[in-house]
Amino acid sequence: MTSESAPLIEIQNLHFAYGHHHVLKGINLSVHRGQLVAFLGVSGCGKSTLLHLMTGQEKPSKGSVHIDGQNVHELDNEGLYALRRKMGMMFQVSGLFTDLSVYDNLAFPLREHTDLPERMIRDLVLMKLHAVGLRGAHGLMPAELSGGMERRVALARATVLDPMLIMYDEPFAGLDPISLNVIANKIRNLNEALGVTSIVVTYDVSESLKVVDYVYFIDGGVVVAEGPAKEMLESRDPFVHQFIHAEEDGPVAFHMRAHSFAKELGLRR
Ligand SMILES: Nc1ncnc2c1ncn2[C@@H]1O[C@H](COP(=O)(O)OP(=O)(O)OP(=O)(O)O)[C@@H](O)[C@H]1O
Repeated sequence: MTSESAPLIEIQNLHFAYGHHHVLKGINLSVHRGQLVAFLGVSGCGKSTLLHLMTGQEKPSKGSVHIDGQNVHELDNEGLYALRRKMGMMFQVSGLFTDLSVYDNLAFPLREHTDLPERMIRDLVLMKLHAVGLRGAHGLMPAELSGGMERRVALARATVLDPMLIMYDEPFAGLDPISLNVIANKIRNLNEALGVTSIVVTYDVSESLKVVDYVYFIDGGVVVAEGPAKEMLESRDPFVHQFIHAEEDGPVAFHMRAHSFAKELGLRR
């Protein structure tokens, strides 16, 4: 297999625990270059943890994450830093620096990671803001933005260093339907326009299925179903069906695992 045809991301038998809490119990998945992929699962299933393992913020207890042919957890600090430079990230909480203007929020990573002259930084910042329709907002402070605008600025910032991979953690959370649609379409358009690979981590099934190519469903610390987004809508898999149609009954557990209720109420020993 040539390096271009090899998956950009390859995760094998990935295990991770916070203390005794085993969150990931053998995740296997791969993401091909140019794909827009969603990791779907209920709140608390470990989606954000998986992203933290991919960026090297956490170390697995077993298994591996390869990105662009490199084993993330075998890299030294310098290697990890270089790899992270090629990853753009957008989080649910936009993470914008509240004391910097929109312009400086985008200029910051360029000043930090490149030797580009200010003139060129200015052109790049305005170009990236233009791509999300917010060139006119460059002089505003984050507090002056609506939630949807803030998310778009964060989106522009995630692309500012021309990453090969962009990861979005709950990009749709808390947005009104129009802003939500705008963000979903921007994620799709940026994936094409920038020729990047993108991962969207979300519990928002309906929105993500409209724009992504491929979906991994995560439950109980493993991948329980996967497939092209369009096929998932027709899937008869009980997990996928329950999740997509938001049904109360099915294999997706609503209750966090706990001791017997009777025992906790002191009714039985
Ligand atoms: N730093 C931490 N220390 C201990 N437990 C944690 C920590 N971070 C997350 N967890 C636990 O690990 C599990 C997975 O959390 P994670 O945030 O990865 O889930 P998620 O699927 O991204 O959820 P959400 O969609 O609500 O963000 C949860 O049970 C959570 O309580």
